Amino acid sequence: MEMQVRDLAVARGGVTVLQGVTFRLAPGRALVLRGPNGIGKTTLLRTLAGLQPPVAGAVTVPSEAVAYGAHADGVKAVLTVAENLAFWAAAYGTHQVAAAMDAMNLQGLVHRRAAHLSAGQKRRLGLARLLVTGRPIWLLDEPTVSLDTASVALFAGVVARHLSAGGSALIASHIDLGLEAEVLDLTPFKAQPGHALAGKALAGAFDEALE
Ligand SMILES: Nc1ncnc2c1ncn2[C@@H]1O[C@H](COP(=O)(O)OP(=O)(O)OP(=O)(O)O)[C@@H](O)[C@H]1O
Repeated sequence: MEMQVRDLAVARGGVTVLQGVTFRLAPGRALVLRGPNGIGKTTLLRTLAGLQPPVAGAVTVPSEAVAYGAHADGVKAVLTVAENLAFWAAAYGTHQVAAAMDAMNLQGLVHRRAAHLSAGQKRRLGLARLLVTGRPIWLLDEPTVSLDTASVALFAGVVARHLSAGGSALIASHIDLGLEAEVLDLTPFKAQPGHALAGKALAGAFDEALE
């Protein structure tokens, strides 16, 4: 499934941070989002994941086609590794727990509660969730944070296999995963200061009218 994004504007805290974002992400391809801290990479990914509405523009794929790997891993602390994966498999209606566990090298941690995992182990569990979703388009926000060199390589292999199987990935990352990927620099899409949400602008006009 190809993701097409046209003239997208996205906002955080009532302020538009990016506008005019336009790109295509074809099956089998990876696209790396670049741009300085605070430009809006997370905000763009959250919008594409359907967690917040865009200010303007269009996205051609439904949020049911995407799996979002956020900063917060979404791991349930009181559940074990196996229980977390089983929970997600039930939520997404899939049966890929064992494969996900193997792929992210979690076999030795199956019965450990997530609360007792190290930061890197927890991150590996969070990334295993992507495989359990069975969804074709992965939106990844700094997926390698807390991972050691071996785990980065492991995850890069997981993404490469996902691409080979016809999936795609949009990745915000400051490090090179060694994947064959195009780069989308968000700097040209930075919204001009003072570009407020339409709703806010309307509210302002209403306030003025009352004065
Ligand atoms: N809850 C919030 N309320 C108001 N502003 C916010 C909120 N969260 C983030 N922002 C601001 O929105 C802008 C975009 O943030 P975002 O997290 O999308 O950037 P980023 O490119 O992912 O940054 P980084 O590379 O540091 O992770 C930043 O200027 C940030 O300070």
